[in-house]
Amino acid sequence: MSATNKFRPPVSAASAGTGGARTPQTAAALAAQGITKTFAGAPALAGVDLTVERGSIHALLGGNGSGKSTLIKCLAGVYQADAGTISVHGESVPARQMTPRRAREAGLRFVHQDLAVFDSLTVAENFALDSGFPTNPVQGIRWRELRSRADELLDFYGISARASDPLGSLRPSQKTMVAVARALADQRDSEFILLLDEPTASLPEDESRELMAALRTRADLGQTIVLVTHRFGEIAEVADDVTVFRDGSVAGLGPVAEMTTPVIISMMSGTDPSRPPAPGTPAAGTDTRPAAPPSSSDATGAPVFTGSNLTRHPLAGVDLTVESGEIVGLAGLAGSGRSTVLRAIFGDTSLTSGSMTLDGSPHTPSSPADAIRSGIAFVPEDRHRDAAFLDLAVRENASATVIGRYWRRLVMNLRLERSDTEHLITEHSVRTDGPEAPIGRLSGGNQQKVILARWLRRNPRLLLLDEPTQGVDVMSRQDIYRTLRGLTGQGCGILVASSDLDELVELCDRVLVLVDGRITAEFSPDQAGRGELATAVMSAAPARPAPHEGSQN
Ligand SMILES: Nc1ncnc2c1ncn2[C@@H]1O[C@H](COP(=O)(O)OP(=O)(O)OP(=O)(O)O)[C@@H](O)[C@H]1O
Repeated sequence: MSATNKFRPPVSAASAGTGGARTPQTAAALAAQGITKTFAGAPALAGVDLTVERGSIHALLGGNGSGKSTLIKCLAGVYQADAGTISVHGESVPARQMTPRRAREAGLRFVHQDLAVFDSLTVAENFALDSGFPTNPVQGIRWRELRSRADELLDFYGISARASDPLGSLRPSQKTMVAVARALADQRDSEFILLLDEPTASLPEDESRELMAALRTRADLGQTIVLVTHRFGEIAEVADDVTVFRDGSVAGLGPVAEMTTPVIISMMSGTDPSRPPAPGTPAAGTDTRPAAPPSSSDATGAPVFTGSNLTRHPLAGVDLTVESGEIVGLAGLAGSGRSTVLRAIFGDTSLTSGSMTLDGSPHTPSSPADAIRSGIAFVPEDRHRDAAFLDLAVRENASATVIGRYWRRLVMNLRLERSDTEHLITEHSVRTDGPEAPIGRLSGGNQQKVILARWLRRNPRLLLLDEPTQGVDVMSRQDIYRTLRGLTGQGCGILVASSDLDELVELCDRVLVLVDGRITAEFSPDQAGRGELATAVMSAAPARPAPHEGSQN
């Protein structure tokens, strides 16, 4: 424990800021040159250059496995690059000598997807975990000082919470901002560079917006920010510049105004990276997605699943039906009960009342294994906690749901399992060294594809999906949507919960809106678009709960 608490807001961030105006005459805040990184002979980065201007938000985009996170980790000193130079405010370090300590001393600050914050601790304690608790030899920890400094920091970063609030009582975007404030706590004059790796991957739309607005405010006050994202809408909203990665190299870069969605996609996919934007091409974030796959509504038929009066906190009596060949969406804010519906159907949580049927027979699963035997598959939201065996090979992860297929008279047919996995890797465009690579070494989006593919192999009767494409790049999403359509063509019913409203509109035959555990509206994307759906989800939102009063001693 340190005798002094270091965290405090920058003293003159506002005066150091550009107020939104760029200062091109100043040197780049961050310049990485010729960064190369190879894993077991496979290049992850092949001579990447990145230049980030002071006080700007610089977005890094690219397909799954294109090298974005590897670059962030090389900058952080988590990985040592094989070659290249990293310069921060003009001070250069050979990239192979970068360590977490040197990165920190240089002023690089990172907020990873796993925020490393603790719900059970107060906001002030979360701050102090990084900067140390203020102490004196007689009284021990000086709680009053800790809280007042934390309150100062919260105020400075515009986070509407108090130092004594348990972190768990904050909304997701506020938690991310606490992680941001903690990372920047000891900076002065906005000289640090903040790097965020997919901060919104698991945030619902309203929360993402709030976080992006907060980051834009920081950048307008002079904060330099690097942002990894798959969400094109965010880029148009907040970024100044964009660098696009493909296969470990920079495929293109430019100011956000020039980086339209078609241009970015062509750079990501390598179809025509040098193509200039056509006149009138919409800016990034505009909906220019490829045409949706044909609706499966013609193929819908008898109910696969019915749920009546499903009740279990927060569900307060949900009725729903999924027909054969139908994709039904569940939209709602965090806490509305979307995931609970899926978990109850999967036997992962029990109902306090209500009834369910599967293909006309009562469905009363006592466990997930029970539900799987009945023909139900579930892709959960938290891949690391609930789905992926990170130390096991892609092959083992991919066959976990169909392992019985490979055992014959106590002998495992490894060759067949391997060749099936190779086929699956190709079919789902998984970027990996092969079936034997540990899944934990794949990029986040590629892990998600393997988890999804694993369940699709069972040809389920009812497929439950919770945030199925989080972290998946825009091109692979289209492949996944096509695969799901293929499944419905075989009579499978699909229930998908997603905070991505574009996804629901594009993919679903019907979308149900959940508010406070009740279905308050039903949409057919044929008749109502994203705007109407967003209005139903947002306007029905209850007033935001104030963070709880904490009970800090
Ligand atoms: N520790 C590691 N060992 C072996 N290979 C790795 C390791 N970390 C990353 N890779 C490989 O490096 C490549 C780039 O991965 P990276 O995580 O940087 O991609 P990304 O652009 O961040 O992808 P995503 O959008 O899916 O998060 C991938 O092929 C990945 O499998």
